[in-house]
Amino acid sequence: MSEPAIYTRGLSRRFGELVAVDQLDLAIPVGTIYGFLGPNGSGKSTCIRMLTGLLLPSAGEIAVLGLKIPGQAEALRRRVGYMTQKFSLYDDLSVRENLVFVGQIYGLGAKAVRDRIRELLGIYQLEALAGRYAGTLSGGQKQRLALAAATLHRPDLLFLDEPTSAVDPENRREFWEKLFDLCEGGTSILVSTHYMDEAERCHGLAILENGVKRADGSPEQLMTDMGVSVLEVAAPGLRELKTRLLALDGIRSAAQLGLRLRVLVAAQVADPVGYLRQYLPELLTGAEINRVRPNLEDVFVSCTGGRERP
Ligand SMILES: Nc1ncnc2c1ncn2[C@@H]1O[C@H](COP(=O)(O)OP(=O)(O)OP(=O)(O)O)[C@@H](O)[C@H]1O
Repeated sequence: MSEPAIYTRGLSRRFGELVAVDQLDLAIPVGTIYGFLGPNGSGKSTCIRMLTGLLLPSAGEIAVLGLKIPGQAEALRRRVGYMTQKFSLYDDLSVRENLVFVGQIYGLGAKAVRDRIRELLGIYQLEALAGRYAGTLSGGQKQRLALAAATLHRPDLLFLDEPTSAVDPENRREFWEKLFDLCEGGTSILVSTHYMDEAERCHGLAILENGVKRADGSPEQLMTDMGVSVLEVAAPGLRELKTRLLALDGIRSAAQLGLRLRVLVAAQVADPVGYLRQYLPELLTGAEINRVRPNLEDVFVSCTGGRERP
C-alpha cells in the first residue's frame, strides 16, 4: 500500500485541563476526499491546525505527505493548501489583488502568477468580479475566491475547515463539484464539516466527539456496520410515544421527522418491530412501523449517543 497522505498515531492536544484532541489515529489514503464530521468544539479545527504544522501537538506522531510534522513543517508549506472557516481574504483588496498577494507569498514569478490567475478566474467563475473588493462579494463568491487562493500553487493536499458553513445549498453543491474536479486531478482533500449530507459525499470519514474519534470508514461501511436497527413509526400522539420509547432499555434514540418518529433500536434486540409492539401496545395500535435503511445521521447519533447534535 502506498504511503498515506495523512498519518497520525496517538495525536493529542490539551489546552490547560481541556483535551481538545484525544489519542487520534488516522491513515488517510492519497487521492481521496476525507471528512471530519463533528459538532462545534469536537476538535476538528485543532486537529487540522496540528496537521498543517500551525499548532504543536501535546503528544503523538504526525506524518503528512511523508513529512514529519512539526519538524518538517516548512517543507510541507508549499505542498498544502489551507482554507479556513473565515476564508482569510483581504476585504480591501480586489479579487485579483488577493490572488496576486497569495502568488507572491509562494514566491511564484510575475508571469506564472498572471497565467495561473487567469486560469483560476475561469475555473471559479470570477472573471467578471476580478476588480471587485473581496469585502463586497457574496458568501458563495468569497468561498470560490478562497478556494482559488488555496489552490493557486497547485497543492498536493488541501485542508478545508468548514468551508461551506456560510453559503447556501446551491453554492455548497457547486463547491463540491469543484472538490471532485480537484480530487480527480490528483489532489487529496481533508474537509471538516458538521453537515451530514456533506460527510456522505466523502470517500472516507471520521466521526469526532469531544476530541475522540468515535468511528471511521466509508459512509457505506459505517452505515452497514452500525450497531442499531432503524425504524420509522407513524402513529398518533408522537410526543408521548417518543418519551415512552426513550424510557425503554433497547431504544438508543427517537427523533421526530414531521409525522413520523425515527427510532434507533439496539442491535441486541432481535425483532425490533415486535419489541416496540410488545412494550407499548396501547400507543401503537394501528401504528405503521417500517424498518428502513440507516443514513449517516443515524450513524452519528448511534456512535455519539446523540448527546450533541450538529
Ligand atoms: N487556543 C485555544 N485555547 C483554549 N481552548 C481552545 C483553543 N482552541 C480550541 N480550543 C478548545 O478546544 C476545543 C475544540 O475546538 P475546535 O475549534 O478544534 O473544535 P471544532 O470541532 O473545530 O469546532 P468549530 O466547528 O466550532 O470550529 C473547544 O472546546 C475549544 O474551545
